[in-house]
Amino acid sequence: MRASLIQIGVYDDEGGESIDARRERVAALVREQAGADLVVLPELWTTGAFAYESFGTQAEPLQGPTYDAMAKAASDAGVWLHAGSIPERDPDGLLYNTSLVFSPSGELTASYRKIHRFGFDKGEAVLMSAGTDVVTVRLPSTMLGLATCYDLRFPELFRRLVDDGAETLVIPAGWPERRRSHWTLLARARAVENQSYVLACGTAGTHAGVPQAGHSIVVDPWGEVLAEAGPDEEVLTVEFDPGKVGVTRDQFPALKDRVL
Ligand SMILES: O=C(O)CCC(=O)C(=O)O
Repeated sequence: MRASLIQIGVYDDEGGESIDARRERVAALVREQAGADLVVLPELWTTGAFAYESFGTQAEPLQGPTYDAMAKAASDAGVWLHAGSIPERDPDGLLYNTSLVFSPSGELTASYRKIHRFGFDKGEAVLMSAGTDVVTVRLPSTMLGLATCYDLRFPELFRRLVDDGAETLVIPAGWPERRRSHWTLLARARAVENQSYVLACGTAGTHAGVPQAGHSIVVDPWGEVLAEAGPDEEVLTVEFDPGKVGVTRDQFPALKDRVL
């Protein structure tokens, strides 16, 4: 299986780039990944994850402009596309941090509203509503388990995903550089303890004064790092064998020894 993680740059001045222009640029990057099985984008790449003050004005309905552009990009490229997350405004006016997964024919196959909101008593934690549903997505060769950024710190979500059949954990993020050591450590921990692949796609650049970690990472079910990006915008492409999840779980059956 070939996956491309597109580590998009987000910048305080938008790098001179409007959201519409970034959407077009990212759609073109997705199209360039034709031949991959799965393409992954980061969290809140239209706005930047720390643009709290603009979530309200820049939020979109689920089937808004980002949905339309990404559905088309997935079908143009003929790839499964985890389109990262958008600030979603639901029909009741509530905001969610919502990830979208499209099939190679451009159908929305799944959406996931981030369950653990970041910011403690401010930022996303007060502006966004929390998702409630644990979401897996069946691809031809693996089952995806969806999580977003801060969710990475909550192993109980990943246990639920594994109980639901997940084998490849996909985590779009806008992780800050100042806690990059946690990002790498937690990605590897989630892979080892769940005997699953982890595909964690972050943003590059600096947004709302918060330097982004970049360093998107792909970890195998044994906890080995298969590929890791640098700090800047880049496409991280990796080939991996989904069958290794079953092999690892058979050869070292720690998941079967759970008692809680
Ligand atoms: O947990 C962290 O250190 C970062 C989380 C975060 O930035 C987010 O969820 O947007």
